[in-house]
Amino acid sequence: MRPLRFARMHGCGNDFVVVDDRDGRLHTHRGDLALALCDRHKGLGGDGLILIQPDESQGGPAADFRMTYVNRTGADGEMCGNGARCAARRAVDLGLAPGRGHGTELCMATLAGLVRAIVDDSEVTLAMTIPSDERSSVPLTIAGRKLDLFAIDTGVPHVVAFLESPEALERLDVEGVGRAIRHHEAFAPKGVNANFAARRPDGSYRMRTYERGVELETLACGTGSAAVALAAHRRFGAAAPVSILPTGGGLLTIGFQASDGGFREVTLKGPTETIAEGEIPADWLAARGLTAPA
Ligand SMILES: N[C@@H](CCC[C@H](N)C(=O)O)C(=O)O
Repeated sequence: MRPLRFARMHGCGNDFVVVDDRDGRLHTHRGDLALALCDRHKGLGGDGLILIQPDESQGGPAADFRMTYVNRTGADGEMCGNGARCAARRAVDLGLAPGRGHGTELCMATLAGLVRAIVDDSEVTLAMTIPSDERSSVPLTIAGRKLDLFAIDTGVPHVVAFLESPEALERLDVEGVGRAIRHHEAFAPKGVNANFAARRPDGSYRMRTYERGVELETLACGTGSAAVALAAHRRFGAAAPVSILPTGGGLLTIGFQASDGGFREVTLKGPTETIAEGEIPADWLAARGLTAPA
């Protein structure tokens, strides 16, 4: 396998290894690659691996590229909001949207559907897939705590639990409660991402997420932020745009149109940062059994 060209990127602390795979040769290795590259001690570290690949879907509207997202444990994710924002910026940096530069639109294919992105100098805005599988109330008891969850799929499946205050949210054992929800039989077999949120006095929401596939609390979650905003609309009448403060800093802004039948025109806006770019040597890959036709 020849050296891999990568970028380390993050969106509000949700961090990724983004690999240029425009010939698609890494697809069959994506699980093992994610495990090796996302290792925080022996790899580059990250919540997930993003492969920028050719879009080979037949028919339908064309995408500029395909974003393949793999969680750090090697599990595929249908969509990743912060990852898609990083992928869009990386695609522009790699010249995949020639002549369009910053401030213009591009389109990526994901397992959840087509996602459009506008890449500005400091922020990337996504037009998300149409949310599905909304359930206004899923009552669960976890470790003696009664929870009334709002469930929705914003590209990947999410539930949202609201806490009474930001202070209560800071005290919450997100990994313990989140892991129990993620594996609860109510969400089998796919599992679910578990978000916890609290309204702040200025009307914004502080949130924390336990991510399926990462199997840990992450510093931010884009599709989870969208789920929190939509839940806040249904539960408390929050009007778009809704401001979300993730643990990793920065601000995620969610736009949407709501009706009784569902939500549409959901947008996710926020910052991305490129930490480093480089090449992963072929011998590092070979030592992990990652060999493929060059
Ligand atoms: N961090 C992501 C969500 C990534 C996918 C998720 N872990 C899953 O597999 O369900 C985001 O920013 O949306």
